[in-house]
Amino acid sequence: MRFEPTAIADARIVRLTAHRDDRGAFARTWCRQTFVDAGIAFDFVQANWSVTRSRGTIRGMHFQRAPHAESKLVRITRGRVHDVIVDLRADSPTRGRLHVMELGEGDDTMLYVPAGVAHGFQTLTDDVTVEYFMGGEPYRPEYYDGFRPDDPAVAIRWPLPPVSVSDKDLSWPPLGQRFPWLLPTPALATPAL
Ligand SMILES: Cc1cn([C@H]2C[C@H](O)[C@@H](COP(=O)(O)OP(=O)(O)O[C@H]3O[C@H](C)C(=O)[C@H](O)[C@H]3O)O2)c(=O)[nH]c1=O
Repeated sequence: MRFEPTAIADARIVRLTAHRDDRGAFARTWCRQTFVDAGIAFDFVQANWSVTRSRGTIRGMHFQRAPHAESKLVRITRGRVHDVIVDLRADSPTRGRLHVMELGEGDDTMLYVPAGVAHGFQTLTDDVTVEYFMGGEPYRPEYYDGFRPDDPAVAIRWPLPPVSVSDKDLSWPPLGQRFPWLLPTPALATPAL
């Protein structure tokens, strides 16, 4: 298992070491000590799974608010997605940054999303299955939060016209209202002398 940096501090691309033989392949998908050695204290408290029928569907963007922020290890076990994470940690050196990548079955790759970083994806194929190992805090609906996939504060460029987005994901309040530092600083009314 190898860890690669991303545009977002603490978020990692996790390359699995697949042991292949004529039967197929075997790979370890999580190991506490390997993660600790890579500087990632990640103990999962919940595992989730989602199946998405249609290409072009967007799930997200989601995060859980502090003090119940969740980290997650994301793996695509069927199909392919355009995956997006956004750093919403006000004190992060990469706050407001996006990391975007394709993830798909057979590419032996996972994405580690630290607490405070929002996650979402658009399916690039029909019949996508996503597995999540959830770390930090378990699901707390009252702390479950998100923003619209087309929120102007982060301007995510999705590769396909969205064919399906949940009513919930279309009804999140504007991100800039809750994270004002995301918004461009208004130009000074009068230029500094
Ligand atoms: C996240 C979660 C949801 N639920 C219930 C709540 C809803 O009744 C139902 C579907 O939830 P939701 O529409 O939020 O599912 P997704 O849109 O796939 O959400 C996920 O998609 C994005 C991309 C993620 O990164 C998150 O891990 C996760 O929020 O499952 C639970 O019971 N437990 C849970 O931990």
